[in-house]
Amino acid sequence: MTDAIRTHEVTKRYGDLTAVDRLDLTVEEGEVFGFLGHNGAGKSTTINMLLDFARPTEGRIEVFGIDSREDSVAAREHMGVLPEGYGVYEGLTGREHVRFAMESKGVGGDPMDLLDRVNIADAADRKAGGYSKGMAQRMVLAMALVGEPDLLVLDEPTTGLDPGGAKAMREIILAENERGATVFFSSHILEQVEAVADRVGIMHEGRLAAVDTIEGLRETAGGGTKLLVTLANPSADHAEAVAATDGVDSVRFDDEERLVVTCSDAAKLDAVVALRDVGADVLDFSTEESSLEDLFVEYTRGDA
Ligand SMILES: Nc1ncnc2c1ncn2[C@@H]1O[C@H](COP(=O)(O)OP(=O)(O)OP(=O)(O)O)[C@@H](O)[C@H]1O
Repeated sequence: MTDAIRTHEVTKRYGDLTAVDRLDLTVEEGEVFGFLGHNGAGKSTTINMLLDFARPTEGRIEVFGIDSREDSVAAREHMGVLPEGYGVYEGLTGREHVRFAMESKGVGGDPMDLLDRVNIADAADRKAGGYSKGMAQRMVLAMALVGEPDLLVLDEPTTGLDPGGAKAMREIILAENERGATVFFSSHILEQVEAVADRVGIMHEGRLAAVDTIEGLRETAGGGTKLLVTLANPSADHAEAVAATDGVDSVRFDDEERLVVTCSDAAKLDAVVALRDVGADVLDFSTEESSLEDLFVEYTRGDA
């Protein structure tokens, strides 16, 4: 199977600054891939090179096996794109925007079907210059969906959307994937990524710090379990006793003075027993899987 995206040792430098550093990234056909990272990590720069808006200083990128620079038109034919900082034509309506996208792609159909899907059918005949940020975002998404692209590239797709809009975005991503599209989207909103992505790549200072399924990241990060313990008499001695238990990775108190313990599955009970042994009065305890947020913090430690 041809990969949807393949970058080969891609580097982008702006003067002394290395925005992307020898990136080798593969997005397989048919997957939803979440591209994560803090502000300035290099996500947009990577996407801009993929779209041939920016030229790699070194390396090359293939989209369905097509070189994104040498044959950028053919590569773009596979893609529907929601770029960062897209522009709208202020004087054109939403319907006209989508019709324009259809004509450019040589696709027939009714623009209203797409505007309906992104929930701005009511505003189809208003000029886009008067749209709110979220409405403009939805309209550009409708344009990206034109012609059932093989690959959707979405740069921070939920920025500017209200909670309802963000949920609709997730549903559209999943529906497009169901139809067979590969989806590559960047975000720093972890819950969004966790909810829809088959795999995630975490960018940190221009490099790919990790790439895996969320489950795989959890395993690699170790301490797959988080134990929350409510004590009647919380004290530093209790935390120390837990920290000294085999299989425990970290111990801290949260804002509610609950003890938060990350540990291997097998160490959970040992931790509770250790607490009882030092006279802690355990009122309650529960376990949680470590969230993608915990992993993200772990992989990007040292960032401001
Ligand atoms: N045209 C440019 N000229 C100079 N530096 C740039 C340019 N574009 C990006 N950079 C720098 O490259 C680095 C990576 O930026 P990039 O926009 O790719 O990050 P990002 O991960 O998309 O961040 P954000 O989440 O804020 O969009 C930053 O330090 C940024 O200042």
